[in-house]
Amino acid sequence: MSDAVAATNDLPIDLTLSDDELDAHREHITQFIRRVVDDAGADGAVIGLSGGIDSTLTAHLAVEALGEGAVRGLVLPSEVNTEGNMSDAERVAELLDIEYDVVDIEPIVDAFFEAAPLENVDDRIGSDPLRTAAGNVRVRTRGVLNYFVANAESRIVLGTGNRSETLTGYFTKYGDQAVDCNPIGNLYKRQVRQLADYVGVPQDLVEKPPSAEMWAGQTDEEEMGLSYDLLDAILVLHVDGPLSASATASTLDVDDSVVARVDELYAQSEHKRHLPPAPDALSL
Ligand SMILES: NC(=O)c1ccc[n+]([C@@H]2O[C@H](COP(=O)([O-])OP(=O)(O)OC[C@H]3O[C@@H](n4cnc5c(N)ncnc54)[C@H](O)[C@@H]3O)[C@@H](O)[C@H]2O)c1
Ligand SMILES: Nc1ncnc2c1ncn2[C@@H]1O[C@H](COP(=O)(O)O)[C@@H](O)[C@H]1O
Ligand SMILES: O=P(O)(O)OP(=O)(O)O
Repeated sequence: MSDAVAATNDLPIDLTLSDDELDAHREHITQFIRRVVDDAGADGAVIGLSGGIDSTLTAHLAVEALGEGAVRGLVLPSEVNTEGNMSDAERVAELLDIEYDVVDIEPIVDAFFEAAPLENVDDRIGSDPLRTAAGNVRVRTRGVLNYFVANAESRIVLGTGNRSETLTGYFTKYGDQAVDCNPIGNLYKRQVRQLADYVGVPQDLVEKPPSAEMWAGQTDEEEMGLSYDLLDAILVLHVDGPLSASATASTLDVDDSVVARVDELYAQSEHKRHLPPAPDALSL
């Protein structure tokens, strides 16, 4: 493991995987990708590349699973994406030697803004709820494009969600999680970084601060209000694990309110982890 990944964890719980465990995850995930593509009778996969660690690792593993000829990348900049992140996304596609296209989504997003029956949009765009709503339009626009290409070319859409995002609902409903599978969905964020490092993802991408880039300057950790290492520890000990909220807080030497915040994220996002509910069938 690189020093950069090792150095970040100063918590009393260590999620670090051994090399044998990393090999096992790598094999398990690549088998999973092959099986999903085979079961769908598809010819390959499409993946949105953002220059972030989740899509970069997923793309690496997809190429290992399917070969570079079967993976197609889509780099879909909007006006809030930085040039650095978009050129990182292109660099990933080039390093992996996969076919990719760059499509500016802003004209599509503009069309939604013009069509939406909302008042004073321009005055309200800088603050919530419109800021998040607008960001979600960008995210969902990418989902539509991913599926357009997948349908037209007999591919599946690879998702890039990890377990930390799933458990906190840190994704856009029917947006970045409008996908056919999540190959890295059983890894906590820290383990994503570790596996990425292990399979040879460039160091600058392993160390890059995670960002949904739904608005300029957004970072995951600032929006969620805690670091991924702390979040992962609370998820492992408490949400996925057996410890009570108070035992988790004292084990991690954090205030009870931090664990309560994670409980709240988990509870509020329950609806995102299920198919849309309907009333029970009535027998009349
Ligand atoms: N991976 C990433 O880094 C990433 C990517 C995209 C979005 N995000 C984050 O995800 C969040 C997306 O915003 P959001 O969660 O407000 O939008 P969302 O559209 O994903 O979810 C909110 C919507 O869910 C529905 N809903 C809410 N409560 C419900 C309930 N109890 N039952 C059924 N439906 C319910 C409503 O339609 C509501 O408008 C933001 O914080 C954004 O930054 C993160
Ligand atoms: N600009 C983007 N181009 C293509 N795909 C993208 C872009 N931004 C995000 N994505 C995809 O969505 C997921 C989740 O994104 P976050 O940056 O974590 O919000 C990402 O892994 C890409 O697959
Ligand atoms: O989903 P990605 O690839 O954009 O990674 P991150 O969430 O770390 O920015």
